[in-house]
Amino acid sequence: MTYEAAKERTMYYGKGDVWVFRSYAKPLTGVKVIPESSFSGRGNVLFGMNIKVAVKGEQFITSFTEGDNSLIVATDSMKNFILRHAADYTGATVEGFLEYASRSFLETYPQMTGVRMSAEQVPFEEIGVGNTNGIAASDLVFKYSHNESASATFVLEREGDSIIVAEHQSGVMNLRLIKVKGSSFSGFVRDEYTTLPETSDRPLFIFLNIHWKYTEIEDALDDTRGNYVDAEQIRDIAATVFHENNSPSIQSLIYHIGLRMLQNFSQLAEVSFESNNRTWETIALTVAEGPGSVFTEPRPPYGFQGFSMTREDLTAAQRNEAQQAGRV
Ligand SMILES: O=c1[nH]c(=O)c2[nH]c(=O)[nH]c2[nH]1
Repeated sequence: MTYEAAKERTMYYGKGDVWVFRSYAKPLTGVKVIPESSFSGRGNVLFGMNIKVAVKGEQFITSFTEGDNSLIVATDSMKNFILRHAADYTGATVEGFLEYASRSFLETYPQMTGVRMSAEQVPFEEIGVGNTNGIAASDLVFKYSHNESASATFVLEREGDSIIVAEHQSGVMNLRLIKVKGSSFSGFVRDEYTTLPETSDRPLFIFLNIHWKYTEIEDALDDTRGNYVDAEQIRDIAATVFHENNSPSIQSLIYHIGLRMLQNFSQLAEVSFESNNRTWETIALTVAEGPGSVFTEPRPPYGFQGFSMTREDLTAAQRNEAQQAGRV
């Protein structure tokens, strides 16, 4: 077998669903407060993550071909490695933890040449509790949330004697937003395959995964640099743009959410979207009294969109806007 063929082979192993619950992690403080969001930081009294790790290395070949486990770090040990490092982690961000734990794997085990680690943060929300002064957020009891969550992926690789970040991405996953009115969809191709009526007002329900990449990776790791972008802020930008825009399509909506992200956060190099159309089916347009309608869940199949944007898209949009305003 040639070296090239070996290099291209798929070969990795690892552990998924490594649940990490760390109490009293460093509070997250270094975020810029933006007009679209009330988010200004997080106490991190509970810092939860569901982590997946995969390691690679040419030397693992004999574990597959010869049953030779002499270089195998058991995936059970990987789980313990991640959990013990959660105790040593001094940072406040998921990204920082992934970078720290991945780097530690490569520093500890020379047979590993690359580590891919991703996490979905487990969102713990504040909950109000009553006392003689009224209702205030508890600093002891939190609500395990099943709504959207922050996510991140880091790939670290050995390059000569050093360890580099080969890929990184932050995100918010499974955001579900419904806008009851003020969305249209019309003007699309009409031919012998078209049965969908045009609509000037639809109850637009979307599922969104949004990802972003920083120009300087350090900004993702260390909130004390003041440039950390939190998933809650991105969620709130998405909701604000959805609220403000009378969107002609999901395609247009996600483009405008992307522009707003790039506008607010000059530290971001790239943003991307995966959206899913779950527009409710209208059952009754009118109700006995008042302006209501009745809807139900849509039936499959579901449409989707994918879109990525860089800072150049923002520059182009700003140039267009200026031209239209007659300023150029
Ligand atoms: O926002 C939308 N984009 C589409 O491409 C599409 N196609 C469709 O049937 N409904 C919608 N909605």
